[in-house]
Amino acid sequence: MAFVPQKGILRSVALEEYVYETSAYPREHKELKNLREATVKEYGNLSVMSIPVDEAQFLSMLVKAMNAKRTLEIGVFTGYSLLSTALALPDDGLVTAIDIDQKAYEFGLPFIRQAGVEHKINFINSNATLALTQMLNKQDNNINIAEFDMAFVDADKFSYKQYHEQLLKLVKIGGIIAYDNTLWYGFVAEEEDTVPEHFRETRMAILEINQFLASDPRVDISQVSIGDGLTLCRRLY
Ligand SMILES: C[S@@+](CC[C@H](N)C(=O)[O-])C[C@H]1O[C@@H](n2cnc3c(N)ncnc32)[C@H](O)[C@@H]1O
Repeated sequence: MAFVPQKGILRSVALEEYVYETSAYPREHKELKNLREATVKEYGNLSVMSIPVDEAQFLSMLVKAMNAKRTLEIGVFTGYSLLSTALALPDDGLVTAIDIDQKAYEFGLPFIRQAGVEHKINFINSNATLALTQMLNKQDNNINIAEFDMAFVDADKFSYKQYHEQLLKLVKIGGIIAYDNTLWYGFVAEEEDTVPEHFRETRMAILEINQFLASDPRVDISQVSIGDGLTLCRRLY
């Protein structure tokens, strides 16, 4: 039987439901709920790409606790994590969000507008490596010193290492870079031959980036077992 990804894979589904029902759903913003439900309706199984409600609340808490004003998001899809971040930012805050998929972003835009936070979003429709390179070039020319308090990375896992090198120049010292899906449905801890074939290549990329981040002296690191696994890196220098 084909493996169908589901949110509750790292915890038991019953425990995940308990968390959702007790603390996550009751505090979910109305437009996040509407966006989540519309995404499931439109995208079916692919809607699993959105981060789950408890992870969005965790990121929102992080943004608020850090007093973040400028954040970066790589991998937007229909905008669940983006809307959650925009709601958490102060009114003069800005999240720069990058995705190659303009259509998915536009699908979520009415919910962002309804929530009244579109002015806090700068969406860039581009390949992320290219967009980050352009930001770094501007930085080099001193035209615009891009300084982000935080970055959330939730795009192609094969580029995480490249993003990490770029983000270490774009995120402030003391700022946080958060990488999503770093436990890959729990498969990082499984033997290769027990992993469904279509998950193996990405699993290898994630194993590699996890090793790399764990030994990177430029960052503090904390692995969080939420959603599909979230690795927090705090830039040290
Ligand atoms: C897992 S989804 C993001 C989910 C989103 N964070 C949320 O909570 O709804 C991954 C997204 O990364 C985008 N993506 C994949 N490769 C990319 C790349 N090289 N540059 C920019 N975006 C990319 C895809 O188009 C997709 O929308």
